[in-house]
Amino acid sequence: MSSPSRYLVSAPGKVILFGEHAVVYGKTAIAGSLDGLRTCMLFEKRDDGFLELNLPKLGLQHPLLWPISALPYSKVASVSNGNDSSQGFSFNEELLEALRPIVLEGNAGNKNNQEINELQQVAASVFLYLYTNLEDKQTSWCGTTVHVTSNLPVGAGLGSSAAYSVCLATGLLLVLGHIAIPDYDEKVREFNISDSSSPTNLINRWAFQAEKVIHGTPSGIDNAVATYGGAVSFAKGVMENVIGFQTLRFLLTNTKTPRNTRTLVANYPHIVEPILEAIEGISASFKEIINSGVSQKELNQRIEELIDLNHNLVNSLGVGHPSIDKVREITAQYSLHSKLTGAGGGGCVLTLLRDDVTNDDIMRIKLALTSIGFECFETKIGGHGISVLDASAISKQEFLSSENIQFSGWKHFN
Ligand SMILES: Nc1ncnc2c1ncn2[C@@H]1O[C@H](COP(=O)(O)OP(=O)(O)O)[C@@H](O)[C@H]1O
Ligand SMILES: C[C@@](O)(CCOP(=O)(O)O)CC(=O)O
Ligand SMILES: [Mg+2]
Repeated sequence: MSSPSRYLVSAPGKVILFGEHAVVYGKTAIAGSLDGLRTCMLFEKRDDGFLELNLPKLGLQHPLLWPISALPYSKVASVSNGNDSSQGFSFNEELLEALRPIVLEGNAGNKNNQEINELQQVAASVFLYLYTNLEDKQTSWCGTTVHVTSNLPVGAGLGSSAAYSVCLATGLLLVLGHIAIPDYDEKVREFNISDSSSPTNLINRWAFQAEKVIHGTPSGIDNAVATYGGAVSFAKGVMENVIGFQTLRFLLTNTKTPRNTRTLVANYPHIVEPILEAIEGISASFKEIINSGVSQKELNQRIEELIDLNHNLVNSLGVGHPSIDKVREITAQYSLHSKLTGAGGGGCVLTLLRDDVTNDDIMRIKLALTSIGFECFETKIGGHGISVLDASAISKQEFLSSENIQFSGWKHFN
């Protein structure tokens, strides 16, 4: 059977319920995938030896284009064949440095002289970093074009960088022949993160490298949630499923205050271990109560206490913002509790919607928030992670015009 000439891949955003920032220092955090908020990529076969990347979501109106032959392969010691976990997984600063001028050359053919900004350069670096590492001379693809669409806000704390990284890692592993489209229509929610032969683990590990290009020092929670999906507790690369999330409803408010995770994680005034330990205690308490059998009312009350505690602790690390305080103030008028989620500094705020909150009140809250320029989402937590599709029959136009990526036949790695 001939290999596909197009692949479609899709990865979800994430929401961190408890433990952001502390998880960078090895503490436990709790997070889940965002079912309805996903990044999607179409990988199209080329035969002219070029790589093309389209980044409309970052405001880049024209494609970036590089000849494959321009990539600095000499900086990659050996190409990982996916079976040897000792190869290819330590971060290659030298390669990233060598890619800097090459990234800019991708803009050379652009006729309207639009310069590529820092964020666009980072996104392009991720693509070339992964391609250079994963290039396999055996591939039948002599070049690829990548189209990206997403309904995830970028730079808002919902893990758009991880969804982008996971999609790129998956697409390139498929295109370059390291993995194949799986047969599974449904994912079995079990993972053994140390099994080096598992395609999912391979995707997760390369996505982690990609997140390093974007964040500098990621904890790995975002790429893990985007890869495996579901709702998990995570510490130092080890994950466990957390059940019971499906009983909880949340409102996400995007304050639209731009921020950048790399800067936020690099700028704590000083890290105070007791604060991190207290945050870890919050994740532990959540795991204890979520399945303790307490009444829904008590569960909600206890979670609200944890939300306030967690918010105040991360706030003391200096990653708050007046726009986040505003959301907390408005939701508090309806006796609801909110916290920053993700890196903070603006971005998104998470509010627990208790069962006793009426739909009318939810409508009023949303109105109050949207009337000052914020955007609200109600979304389910815990859907599929990375999903892939043989897209040979899907045209670029069909892909780009499909807002909610409603294609059927998605496959999942187990
Ligand atoms: N759809 C996308 N297209 C291109 N790059 C993206 C996309 N989504 C995310 N990125 C990359 O991720 C960066 C944002 O990551 P980050 O600051 O971690 O915010 P977050 O992960 O909270 O959205 C962007 O600057 C860009 O490099
Ligand atoms: C602050 C942090 O805990 C989460 C960052 O998430 P986001 O990029 O803001 O979606 C960093 C990390 O875990 O790598
Ligand atoms: Mg991020």
